[in-house]
Amino acid sequence: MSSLFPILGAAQNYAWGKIGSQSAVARYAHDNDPSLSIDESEPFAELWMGTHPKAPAVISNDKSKKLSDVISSDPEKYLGQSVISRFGSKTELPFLFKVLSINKVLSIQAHPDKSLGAQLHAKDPDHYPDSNHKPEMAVAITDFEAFCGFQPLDQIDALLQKIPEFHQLVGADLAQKYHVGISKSSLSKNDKKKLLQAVFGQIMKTPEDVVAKYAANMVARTNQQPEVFGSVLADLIQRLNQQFPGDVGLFCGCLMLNHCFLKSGEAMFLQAREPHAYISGDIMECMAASDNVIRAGFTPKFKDVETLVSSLTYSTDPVEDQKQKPVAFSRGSGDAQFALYDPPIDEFSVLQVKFDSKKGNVATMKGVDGPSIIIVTEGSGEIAAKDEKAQKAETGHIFFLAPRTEVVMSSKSTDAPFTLYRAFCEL
Ligand SMILES: NNC(=O)[C@@H](O)[C@H](O)[C@H](O)COP(=O)(O)O
Ligand SMILES: [Zn+2]
Repeated sequence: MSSLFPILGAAQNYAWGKIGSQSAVARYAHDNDPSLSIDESEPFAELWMGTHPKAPAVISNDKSKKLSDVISSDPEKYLGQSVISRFGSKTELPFLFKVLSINKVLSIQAHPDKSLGAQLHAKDPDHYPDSNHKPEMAVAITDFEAFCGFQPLDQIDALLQKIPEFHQLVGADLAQKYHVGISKSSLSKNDKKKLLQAVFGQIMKTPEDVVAKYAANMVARTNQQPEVFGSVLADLIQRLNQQFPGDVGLFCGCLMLNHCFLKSGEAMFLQAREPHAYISGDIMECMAASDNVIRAGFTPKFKDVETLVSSLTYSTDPVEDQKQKPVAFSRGSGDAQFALYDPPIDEFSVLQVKFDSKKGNVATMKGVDGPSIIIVTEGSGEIAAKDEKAQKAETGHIFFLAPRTEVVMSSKSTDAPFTLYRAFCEL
């Protein structure tokens, strides 16, 4: 088997995905495997590209063979010794690479760190299929909207003081305790986090029918007194109430989490145990190899409120601190721009390669000492492992690249810039 070969990803039809060919996931999956028909009434939410057993990638010209089968045939060649020693597997990639195409808000969720992942998997393997952690990074393909992390304590307090339904749901005593406590210099950072946890927990543990009553009143207020919320928040509450009427996410998401917007090419990194929910747009997403999701709102899926409330870090970092700024990729050269998103974990980094068709059409990437998955998200061209035959590389095409393989890319695009994303693990 060559060091660079085409693979097929696997689509997930979660309810929040964009519908039919409006979804980048459906378009990429079909472009990569024309035998796949797109049901125009179906949501296409995620395209998985990795070895995770829930939806393993297979070899394009032999769908009976999984990527993990090829890797296990020669782990040294396909993973490299450093990755095998660090992660202990001779068949699995340490990361899972995805395309998400988001029509409706995802669940208010967080992911476990390693110790909690192992505990949850041991206790409830049906809902927590992996014993691994799941830190993740989103890179915006289109403009992207999300909740990420808790708002600063005083911003939550301001909303608590001026939105009656929020104040009533939390309760006057706790709202007052929170209001006084967060501005007390004598109170430790940790004690202030406990106040935030008490407010969040109070909301999350209120019976759904009681939440729905307060939510209906709050939505009515966004129409009657939008100035109480400001236009952006009033619109957000109305929009998400359309998707999940009366849901607790209207309080714990809209009023407590940072509402952030990423332009195409911007990225954000979410450590384990940080609350988030993606709202709209198309993204590349990369994560440690795990499907462990602790959910609590905006979802028909299994919710684990107790675990979510007890496991969050309750840090309140501004969105800017969670953005993953791209840096130069010194091993890229030629007529493309290279943007490296390199989060502070070992499992993965993500590289965006974008040709500037005015400049020319050839670029090279020197090898990295670990495995890679590459997907073409725009335009068309060719790709070749150095000294090997060039392969067609069109929108939706996905490739596995073995460690230490130099790659030459050439753009054939005249209009949309030939664009590729590469996830890789290098220690
Ligand atoms: N933040 N994004 C992720 O964690 C994705 O990788 C997950 O697969 C989705 O969150 C799953 O979302 P639902 O559980 O269907 O609401
Ligand atoms: Zn997530």
